[in-house]
Amino acid sequence: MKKRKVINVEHLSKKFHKETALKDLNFSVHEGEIIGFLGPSGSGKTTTIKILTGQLPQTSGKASVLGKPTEQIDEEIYEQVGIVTDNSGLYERLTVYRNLTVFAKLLDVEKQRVDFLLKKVGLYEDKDKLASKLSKGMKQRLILARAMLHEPKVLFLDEPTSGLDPVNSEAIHDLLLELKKIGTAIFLTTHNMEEAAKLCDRVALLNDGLIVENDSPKALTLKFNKNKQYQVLLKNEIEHTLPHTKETIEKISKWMASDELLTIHSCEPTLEKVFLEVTGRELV
Ligand SMILES: Nc1ncnc2c1ncn2[C@@H]1O[C@H](COP(=O)(O)OP(=O)(O)OP(=O)(O)O)[C@@H](O)[C@H]1O
Repeated sequence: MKKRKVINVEHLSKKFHKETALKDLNFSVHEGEIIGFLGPSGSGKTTTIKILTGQLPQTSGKASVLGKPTEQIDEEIYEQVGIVTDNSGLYERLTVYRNLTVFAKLLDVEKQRVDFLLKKVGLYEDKDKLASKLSKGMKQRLILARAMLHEPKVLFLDEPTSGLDPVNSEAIHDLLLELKKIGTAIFLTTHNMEEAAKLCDRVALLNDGLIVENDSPKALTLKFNKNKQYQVLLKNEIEHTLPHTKETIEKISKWMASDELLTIHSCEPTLEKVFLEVTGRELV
């Protein structure tokens, strides 16, 4: 079955006074797809989310979410869209639990899902705490749970796991993959290469408001794998980094035949290295 396009962006640009934040962005996202926007600070990631969620008008170009042009996006779309940005306010004077049940009622979501999500994001034990008393990471997890409450068709996440510890990040990743399975399209921004490589079907590398590459993490690392090399560890604990040549293949065959080989890896560049190669800039 053909997957529905849920985000479509054509020639999108954004200027703030004289400064151009986004230049001619073009991309689309289908249901069940996770796309990651990767770029250094100031490259335009948050601006893209703000335009796509109707919080900021574009200067030129077209964009639509669930078929609705961004200029026409209003509260109604939030029944089908989840958003997590650093300005996604919580009700500070309500408990963790009430923060979710208020929305659950509005969105016609059963209480069981509130419990399920609180357990998943590791906040079940803290459900009676006031939101104002939570740590930054706890607040972030609560905002994430709230955005996932109604199993949105599209989920926008600005740096979803920044500042979270590995266990909580992993739990969030699991939740995102579960939503993907039921068809949610996820647009996330991140500085975290491992996160992008693990979660994203596609990553768009953003530099100075331009998408310079847009492909699967695997395809990108293979495309930029110019100096093909193998890393070999022998049983005598000697490590070799060898070029991709006929001689290397003969050597490896010999080690295998004499049972001397312990591990072998090909050395594709990381997404971080790809980014550096494409833009000449570090990601952070
Ligand atoms: N409200 C605004 N007024 C003026 N300039 C802005 C405004 N919002 C963003 N910009 C500029 O637009 C550019 C892109 O900013 P944006 O916040 O989208 O970057 P980002 O990639 O999300 O960065 P970070 O990773 O630090 O969050 C920056 O140069 C920023 O200074």
